[in-house]
Amino acid sequence: MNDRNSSSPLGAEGLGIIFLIGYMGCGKSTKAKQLAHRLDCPVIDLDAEIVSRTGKTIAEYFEAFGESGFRDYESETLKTYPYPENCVVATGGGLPCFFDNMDWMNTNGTTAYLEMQPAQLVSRLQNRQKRPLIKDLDDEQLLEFINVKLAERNPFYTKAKVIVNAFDLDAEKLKEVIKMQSKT
Ligand SMILES: Nc1ncnc2c1ncn2[C@@H]1O[C@H](COP(=O)(O)OP(=O)(O)O)[C@@H](O)[C@H]1O
Ligand SMILES: O=C(O)C1=C[C@@H](OP(=O)(O)O)[C@@H](O)[C@H](O)C1
Ligand SMILES: [Mg+2]
Repeated sequence: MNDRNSSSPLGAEGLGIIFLIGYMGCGKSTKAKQLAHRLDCPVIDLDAEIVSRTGKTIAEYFEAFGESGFRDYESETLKTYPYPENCVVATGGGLPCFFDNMDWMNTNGTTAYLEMQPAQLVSRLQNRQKRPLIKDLDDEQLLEFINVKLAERNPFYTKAKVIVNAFDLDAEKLKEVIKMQSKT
């Protein structure tokens, strides 16, 4: 599930741990794989890690322990994962907005916020069954939900070291933006 087999001596071009953050559907899981491939380093998806540790899907975990149980486990997973020196990490969309997770990531690596407009997020979130917070919403309700939630979450997301428009973003451009902006 998590590809930790890379053995490049350079790994992530010495960029350390890169945490991709942003709203559900902005492409964190997809882009993390592409970026790690480009950097020849391991990729870790924290939602996939939770599924692997617990044997439950994210939807089943929410069902069993509620959102607050999920947030506790998510934070523990973030902080206990044995990260290699250089890697790309896809976080869950809510992770930066609970406890001190955002500060922890900023202390331990480079955070990159994949920013995307609400209407674009709706179009990316046509398959919602895996995402318990939005699974029962139609498109109109989802747009309203995203508008409200993004306003709450943006103060956390915008603490990222790197902020990039995620629409039409390819992995090469993401790599260059992270290299440039993380130096400033
Ligand atoms: N560049 C892209 N163009 C179109 N659809 C995409 C693109 N990148 C990802 N998707 C799709 O958007 C959805 C959300 O992507 P995902 O990587 O799971 O986002 P996140 O992890 O941020 O929730 C998925 O259905 C994925 O296949
Ligand atoms: O935004 C959120 O609160 C969540 C995002 C999901 O991850 P993705 O952002 O990868 O969909 C997953 O962690 C869970 O369903 C909760
Ligand atoms: Mg994801």
